[in-house]
Amino acid sequence: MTVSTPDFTPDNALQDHDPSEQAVQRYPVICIDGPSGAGKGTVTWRLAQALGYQLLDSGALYRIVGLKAFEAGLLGADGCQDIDEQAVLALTQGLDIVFVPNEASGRVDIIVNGDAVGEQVRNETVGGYASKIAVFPKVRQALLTLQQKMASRSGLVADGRDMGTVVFPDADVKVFLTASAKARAERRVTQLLNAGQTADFEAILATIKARDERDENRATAPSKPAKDALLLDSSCLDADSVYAQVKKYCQDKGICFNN
Ligand SMILES: Nc1ncnc2c1ncn2[C@@H]1O[C@H](COP(=O)(O)OP(=O)(O)OP(=O)(O)O)[C@@H](O)[C@H]1O
Ligand SMILES: Nc1ccn([C@@H]2O[C@H](COP(=O)(O)O)[C@@H](O)[C@H]2O)c(=O)n1
Repeated sequence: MTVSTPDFTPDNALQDHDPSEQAVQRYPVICIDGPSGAGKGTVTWRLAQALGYQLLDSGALYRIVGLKAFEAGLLGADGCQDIDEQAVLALTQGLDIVFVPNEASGRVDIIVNGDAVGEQVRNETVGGYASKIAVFPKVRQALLTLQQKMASRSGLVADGRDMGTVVFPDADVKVFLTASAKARAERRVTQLLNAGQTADFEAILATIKARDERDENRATAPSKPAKDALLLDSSCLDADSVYAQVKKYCQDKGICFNN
């Protein structure tokens, strides 16, 4: 499996950096972990843009594997059959993933084995597939090295569940962004209605809670704050306030912003 992402770095010199020099040249890493809908993607995008860092949307990796496993029939027609870990691993190893920052959506567009993956990958159903395959240690291991390599080209802002605990334990900044399940479900409803789709609050709330339960209680790399993470509850904060608080925390940790 390979993954690549163009970064926001204005100076291409950093992109030509040889990963074998990593021991002498270390770039800053900022981890934004937390549950679905907490606002991680929103703050991660703004930080990466402001700092000219690369962006790692690790949830997208798990979503792609979940979607491809479903399409290959590995999850059953309703996404609920017993899953063959080895088959998901083999599928994962065959993926070539490119992330392309999309200014309009404020997220990365995803190209898998040369084909653009549509917005479908972002829906709650695929989020559910992702959390089912995310329990497998071999799949997580296959994604681990790949994610770590992304910190070898420039500064990195990484969004996920285990960025601060497992993938980048020595990160310069770790934030665990939460919000109540109700606030997160309300955000999803707003997001869907704004996109001209229908939304059932109770159904969305139930799906969010089921995903939280699976992500927080799996044996390997469960979703939890790193011991040295800033805990930030965004239930009553708008996106600008979250960004301002995270930016200030990054500055306190020695990260320099030019704007
Ligand atoms: N602080 C906030 N207050 C209200 N809405 C927010 C806030 N932060 C983000 N949002 C909105 O909530 C929705 C979910 O945000 P976002 O995609 O950033 O969350 P996420 O944690 O990355 O979710 P996921 O893990 O499922 O990708 C988006 O529509 C976003 O615009
Ligand atoms: N570091 C990560 C990131 C994600 N997952 C799993 O993928 C699901 C989808 O993630 P989103 O951030 O895109 O919502 C998530 O529910 C996790 O099961 C993970 O395990 N580790």
